Amino acid sequence: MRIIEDDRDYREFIKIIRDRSEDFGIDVLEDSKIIIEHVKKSGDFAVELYTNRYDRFQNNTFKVSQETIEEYAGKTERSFLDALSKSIERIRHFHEKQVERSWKFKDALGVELGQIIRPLERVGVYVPGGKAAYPSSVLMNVIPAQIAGVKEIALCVPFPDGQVNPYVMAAVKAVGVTEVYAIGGAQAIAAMAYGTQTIKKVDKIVGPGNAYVAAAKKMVFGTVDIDIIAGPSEILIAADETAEAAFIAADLLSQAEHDENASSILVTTSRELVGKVQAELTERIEKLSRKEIVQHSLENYGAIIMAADTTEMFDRVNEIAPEHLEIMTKAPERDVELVKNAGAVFLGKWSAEPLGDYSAGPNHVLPTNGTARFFSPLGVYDFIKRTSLINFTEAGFKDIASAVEAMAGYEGLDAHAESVAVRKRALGEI
Ligand SMILES: NC(=O)c1ccc[n+]([C@@H]2O[C@H](COP(=O)([O-])OP(=O)(O)OC[C@H]3O[C@@H](n4cnc5c(N)ncnc54)[C@H](O)[C@@H]3O)[C@@H](O)[C@H]2O)c1
Ligand SMILES: N[C@H](CO)Cc1c[nH]c[nH+]1
Ligand SMILES: [Zn+2]
Repeated sequence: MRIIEDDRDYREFIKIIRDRSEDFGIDVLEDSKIIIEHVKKSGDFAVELYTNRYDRFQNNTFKVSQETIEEYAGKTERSFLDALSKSIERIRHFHEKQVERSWKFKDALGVELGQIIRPLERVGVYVPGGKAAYPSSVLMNVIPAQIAGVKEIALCVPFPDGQVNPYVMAAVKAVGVTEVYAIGGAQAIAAMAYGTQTIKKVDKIVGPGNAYVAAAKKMVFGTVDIDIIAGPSEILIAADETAEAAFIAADLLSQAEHDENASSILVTTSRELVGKVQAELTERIEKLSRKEIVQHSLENYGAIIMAADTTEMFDRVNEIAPEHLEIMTKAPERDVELVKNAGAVFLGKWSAEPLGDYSAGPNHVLPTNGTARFFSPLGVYDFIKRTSLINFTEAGFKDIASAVEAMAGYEGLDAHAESVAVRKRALGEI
């Protein structure tokens, strides 16, 4: 891992990590566009064609039967199902706190104003099924939608060579999703966005995926809503001399193993800690099954950044705006006040980032690549919409009628003004 001591190296590093996931590449963009257009025009026929081409899977239907879900789920161990239940319980509990209720108020003239909250009607969840298959991502995408009150959830997961990860199917069964399609890539996104003979179109598509999936999601945005595009995983640990090097190294490696493009960063005020963390990393990397991926990500997108003091440490944190931020300082509960931008913050040495990936409760779909400056974690609020409520009394109307007429006049919109004037005349005011 590079060590960054001065501002010039720091600026160069920021550019490197920002560039790593912003571009899909022209081939991916073109291919995704062609697939989307084809599915839009030819429906199931095109979905089957691309499923056959990229997943080498042909069937008389891509709708997954309940028996198939049960069959795969039945292959998983009791210990996995117990862990799954524990995670589901905690994720539900956390997300229930996010529920927003409709509200309204009445002013002195009896005018009622408010906001009506309604769930989205139908949502599509994409579950990746190529190289990385995460049952935890099924929970994180489905549970908030269910808590929001979404009635219909369609789930697409590719079956490469006709097979799917049994743990993913056990998670699907555990959360009670029954509408499942064995399709992936841009064809799955297009099928959910535009509908086909088999799949009814959805209102919103959520869930991570590879470059084809992400590019397709961006392209169908507007026809449907989409969630944040979560890029390669990131962790930033802000630590001082009191932190434990072994914990820091273990947590940096936890995100580095996700992806060659993952980014693991330590920002510290302690030189002594740097040596200890480096030694721990060297020893621990050797034992990892995904050693090559980890080495690639640490060499290219990893860094130890030296900070002069706590203020500089959190200036760096806020500029990088990491997906996951761990604070391992003398007073993490005080220092969290300095955090402006981060997807999720983990305080103190017992709040290991992987707790948040699986079972703590908060969502693990988080903004990456600096987008924590303006995006939030996936949550119940992503599956609702708000409608404004306006209910005027005669007295309330009289109170603002002239102001509205004047505004309409200044905007040159006669018909707007007349909508008020016709009522004023009915009241005998003109
Ligand atoms: N951020 C998160 O929370 C999170 C969680 C899980 C996975 N992920 C990410 O999701 C991604 C999963 O990718 P994956 O590939 O394993 O699964 P995937 O399901 O996203 O992609 C597989 C599909 O890609 C399509 N495809 C493959 N090659 C193609 C080609 N040449 N042309 C057109 N389409 C093609 C196929 O249709 C296939 O079904 C990884 O990058 C992983 O890091 C992120
Ligand atoms: N850390 C990932 C998001 O960056 C989520 C995940 C799933 N499984 C393990 N981890
Ligand atoms: Zn993870």
